[in-house]
Amino acid sequence: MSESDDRPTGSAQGAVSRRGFLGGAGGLAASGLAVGGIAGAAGGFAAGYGTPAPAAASAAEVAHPFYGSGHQAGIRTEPQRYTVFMSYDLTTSVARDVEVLLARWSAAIAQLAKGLTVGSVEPHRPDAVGVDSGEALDLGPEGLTVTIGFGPGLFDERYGLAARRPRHLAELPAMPSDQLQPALTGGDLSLQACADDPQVAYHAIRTLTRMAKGTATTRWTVTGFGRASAGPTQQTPRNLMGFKDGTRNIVDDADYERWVWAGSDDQPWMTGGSYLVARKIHIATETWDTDRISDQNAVVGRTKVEGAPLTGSREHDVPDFEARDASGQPVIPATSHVALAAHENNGGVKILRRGYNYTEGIDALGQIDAGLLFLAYMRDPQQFITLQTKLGRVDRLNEYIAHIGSAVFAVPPAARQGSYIGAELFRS
Ligand SMILES: C=CC1=C(C)c2cc3[nH]c(cc4nc(cc5[nH]c(cc1n2)c(C)c5CCC(=O)O)C(CCC(=O)O)=C4C)c(C)c3C=C
Ligand SMILES: [Fe+2]
Repeated sequence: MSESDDRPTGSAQGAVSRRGFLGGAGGLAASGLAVGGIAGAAGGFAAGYGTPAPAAASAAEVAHPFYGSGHQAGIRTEPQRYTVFMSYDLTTSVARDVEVLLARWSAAIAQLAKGLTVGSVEPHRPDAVGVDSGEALDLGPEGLTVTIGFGPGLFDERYGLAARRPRHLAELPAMPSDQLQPALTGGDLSLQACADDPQVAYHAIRTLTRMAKGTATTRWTVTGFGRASAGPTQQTPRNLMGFKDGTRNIVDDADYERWVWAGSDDQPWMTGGSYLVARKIHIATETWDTDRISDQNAVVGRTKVEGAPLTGSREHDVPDFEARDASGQPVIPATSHVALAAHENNGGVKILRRGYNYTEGIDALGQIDAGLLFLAYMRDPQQFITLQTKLGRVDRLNEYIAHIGSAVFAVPPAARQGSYIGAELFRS
């Protein structure tokens, strides 16, 4: 499977930017596009907008290609600094409407990922409505990726796609400690927009939501402001508990093949795809902040500043879950978060974590409303169920966290040039 779709380009390699583009002629009727066919929908969006900017070497110009023959960007891509995640309900009963939306979304994402607008910001006709809202006009691509997911509802009786349902796609079962709020669960489609500038991620979701009018409505969303996982060349970031998060994550090709990408047992159109489990997890920061440091370290199973396992001294030391202290107790407590979640203690099961911290101000009691948008990719959601069933029962972290939102999506492979995400689903 080609990985080329995950590799970024900069302007030096020919990427183009929104910068310098001032309201091109015409427009891509975001809400009223006249579509002669699916290909027309995609082509109409893809062609002719934006003006190539002079080459610039800035990090803002990093652009991840949208089209490819492998996996969607935003999974193996080194985590960007910000995210906006949105789950949608389909409101149409016509499969072709969904197909047209996916074609239009795909063409628009390809534009946005290059740092281009999706159409005119300031139309020439004074009575015309701008197609692109313009708030990212002076910003570069900023490493934007938008990853599309399909929820179980896409395969219900409405669209005649039941026979092509991804093999492992089903609503997640209730799990121990769940405190899910119905308004924060489920969805027929999902978009995970990630970028190194928050306004670029926001603009992508705003634009794509606008395009969904008449076909899908928003269901739940989380805006994340700090990544809580690291790629191979990145320093491990910290979650809102102050601990390094993402130290032991999937990095090797072999682990991606074994644990992340859909297998040969899945639908042929899912080849190169994956599954996304999204959980909105509230963290009671006020309570956590009163806990003594020795207890915090025991709850996680690692030291706070260095991030070392309690059996080691450096962040990347391999934890020894068999080690005992003088009284015969495990040095890494058996109910610590890492002891329960580690692959050594779960029959080898791993998941790719790609989460973000979030904060949404204060709650009705004046307490900080914050937590972790847990995003994890895997070959089969059963991997998450196995881990969370165990964590939900006895994880010492549960005293401080609550899973309040949840959804699962099949994530199709990348779109080939000139095509769109999910085309093979509708054609097979
Ligand atoms: C079901 C899977 C997981 C949930 C839900 C989850 C929530 C969660 N995790 C942290 C903080 C940390 N997690 C760490 C490691 C870790 N977590 C999971 C899985 C879930 N976490 C795994 C598989 C691992 C790796 C375990 C290992 O192999 O050692 C760590 C340690 C650093 C690291 O390795 O990343 C921290 C810290 C929070 C705060 C949270 C919910 C709010
Ligand atoms: Fe964790």
